Amino acid sequence: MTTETAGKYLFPEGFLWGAATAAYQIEGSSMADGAGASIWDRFSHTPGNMKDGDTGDVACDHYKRWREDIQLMKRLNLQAYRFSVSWSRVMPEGRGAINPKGIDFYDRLVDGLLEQGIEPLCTLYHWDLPAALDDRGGWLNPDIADWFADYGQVLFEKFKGRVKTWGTINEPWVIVDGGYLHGALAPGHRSAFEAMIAGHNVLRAHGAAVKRFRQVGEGKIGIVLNIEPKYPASDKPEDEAARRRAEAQMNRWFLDPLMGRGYPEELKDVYGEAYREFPQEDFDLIAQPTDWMGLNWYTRAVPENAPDAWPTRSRPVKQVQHAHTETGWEVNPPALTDTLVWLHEQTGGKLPLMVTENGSAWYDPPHAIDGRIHDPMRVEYLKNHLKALHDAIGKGVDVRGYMAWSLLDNLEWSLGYSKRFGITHVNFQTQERTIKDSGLLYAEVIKTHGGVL
Ligand SMILES: OC[C@H]1ONC[C@@H](O)[C@@H]1O
Repeated sequence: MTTETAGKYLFPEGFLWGAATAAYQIEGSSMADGAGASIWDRFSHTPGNMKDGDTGDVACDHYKRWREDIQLMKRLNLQAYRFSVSWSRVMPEGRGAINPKGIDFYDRLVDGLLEQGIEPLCTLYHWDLPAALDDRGGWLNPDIADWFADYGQVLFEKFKGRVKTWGTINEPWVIVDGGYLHGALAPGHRSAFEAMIAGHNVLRAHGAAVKRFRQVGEGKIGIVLNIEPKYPASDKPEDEAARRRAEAQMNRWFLDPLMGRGYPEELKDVYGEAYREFPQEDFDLIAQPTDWMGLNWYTRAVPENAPDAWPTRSRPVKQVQHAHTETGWEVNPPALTDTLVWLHEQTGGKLPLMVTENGSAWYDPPHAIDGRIHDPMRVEYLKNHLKALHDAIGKGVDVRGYMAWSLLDNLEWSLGYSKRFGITHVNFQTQERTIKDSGLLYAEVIKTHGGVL
């Protein structure tokens, strides 16, 4: 803290401070105790898909170390913990039979969190589709909306009264753009025709789960979107048009239908003959009212017109004047403020928001040195983005909480363990956890409600 900012960044009473993870990225033991395979078991074991041939077979061994990790959350002063459930651990075939040992893992985790006064925020789906459902077409099969609602019902009923805040789907855009358009993520398809269909079914599944939650659930439910604001590379008309195409394909593709506006006009231009019309009843299902919306935010982009760039005909221009993280993302905290103001407007200012992921990957050593991990770049990123979040609240945006990505260094999907986002370091040789300087700062931020910023 510097004297002139003392107390300037106090957060509202009741603001919820936590950290986030996802099942396949931290749990390991993905096939243990009757669990079924997910598309990430298949994808990570397919040679060539994963940096260094990494898989989630062990990850952070959280499936076995979850008690130790709850103690870690206490040391970080966390008030909440955002995690996801592995669908195929709970329902090995994705439909029908429940695996008792699979759901027991989450039962013990939720009770363990509650015993420590940590609020569980549960995401139903964070990318690890049961392989058995992928064999039936997965997100390309319209039946998946019912399969997903049935899966949601199992959890809504099991955790009624204990889990009060639910997220249906994490980052529809990444699921579809990564898994069906560019093939960089599971299930590794590359088709604009499939992307339109998968994206629509992801949205339908969200709507079906919300509808089922209203019948059998208790608490609040919403979706989690990744939004990356697009700023034009110049004031040339072709760059603004490129910006709009990029914004439509990433930020509006899913937001607009959820808000009852249908797909953005520019999507026809982006996908051409692959663009599909769908029946109004689908859009009515998709636009089910929800109770909150999660924003996963990392960086911005500055697109220019690029006729050869598929499918948006736009390409981001590297902003060399700013720092970039290990994932090549520009550090630009004010853009977070802009996004929160934009999202507040786009959702009519009525939907409570939560920053459900925010963080940064920097080089950290493979093991602690003198019991410490000094991560000054992550400390700076965390401080400046919390200040930017505070600025958005000051502009009237209703943000209820912040979940740091991530509690632990973990499997960064096809980038493997090479990118470390954790506020806690994991030595993947020994599984030893060490709270990084950024984690120590975050614990202080929580204790002082931001006063330390
Ligand atoms: O890339 C950083 C994070 O972005 N949001 C989804 C997470 O699973 C991922 O690790």
